[in-house]
Amino acid sequence: MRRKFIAGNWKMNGLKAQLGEVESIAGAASDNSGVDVALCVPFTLIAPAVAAAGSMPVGAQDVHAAQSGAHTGCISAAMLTETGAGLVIVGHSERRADQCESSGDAWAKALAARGAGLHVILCCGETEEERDAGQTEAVVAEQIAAIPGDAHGDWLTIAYEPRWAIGTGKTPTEDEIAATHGAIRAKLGELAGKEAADTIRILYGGSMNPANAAAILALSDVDGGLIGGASLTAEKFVPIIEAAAKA
Ligand SMILES: O=C[C@H](O)COP(=O)(O)O
Repeated sequence: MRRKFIAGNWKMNGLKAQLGEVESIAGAASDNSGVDVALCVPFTLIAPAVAAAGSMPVGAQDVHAAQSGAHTGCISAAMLTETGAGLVIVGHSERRADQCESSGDAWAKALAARGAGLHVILCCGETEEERDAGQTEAVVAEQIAAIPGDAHGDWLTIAYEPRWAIGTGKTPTEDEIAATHGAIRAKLGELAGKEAADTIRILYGGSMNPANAAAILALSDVDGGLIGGASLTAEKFVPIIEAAAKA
C-alpha cells in the first residue's frame, strides 16, 4: 500500500517573510500523519525552511549532475544535503523548456541526487500539441525510459505533469489522468519489474487545488500531487493535504 505524498513546489517564489507559511504547512503535515508532505523551496530558503519545518522534509527544485567543479551558479547534491534538504525535483518541464534540459540531463541529476541520499521526484509530461496528436503515453515513456532496473519507491517518485495544465487552471479529464498514470505504472514495470514498480509513487501535477484535489487523488494509480501555485499558502495547501488524508 503506497502512502499518499503531497509535495509543494514553490518555484521562484518565497522570501523569509513567507516562512510562517512553512510553519503552518508543517503543522498540518504533523496533524495528518497518514500522508507524506514535503515542500520544495528556492535554494535560498532551504536552510531556514528546514529550521521552520520540524519533521516535514524540505527539498530543492534542481541539482547539478556533477559532484563539484567549474559550474558557475549551480548546486551539487552534497550541498543540498548539507543544507538540510531531503529531496529534489528533477526534469521539471519549466527547466526542460527554460534551460533546454533533456531527459538524459534529468536522469544524470537523479543519479547524483540518489548518490547523495536525496529522494528524487522525476517529472514527465506532454505539451498540448503532443496531447492533441495522441502522443501523451509515448512522450512520457521516453521521459522516464532511463529509469534503471533497481528503481524503487524508497528513493524515486514520478510526477506526471501535463505541461499545458501547469498554472493554467486546466486539467486533463479524470479518465485521462488515470489512463496516463496507469501507462506510467506499466512502463515502470517494464523497466524495474512489477514488484518495484508498485512501490514507486506517481504524483499528478498541474493546477491541482483544494476544489479538484479529492477527485484527482481518488483516481487509480494517483499517489499524490506535486503542487505549484496552491502550495504557496497554508490556506490553499492544507486542504489538499487533508484531501489526501481522506483519499
Ligand atoms: O511543480 C508543480 C507543477 O508545475 C504544478 O504547478 P501548478 O500547481 O501551479 O499548476
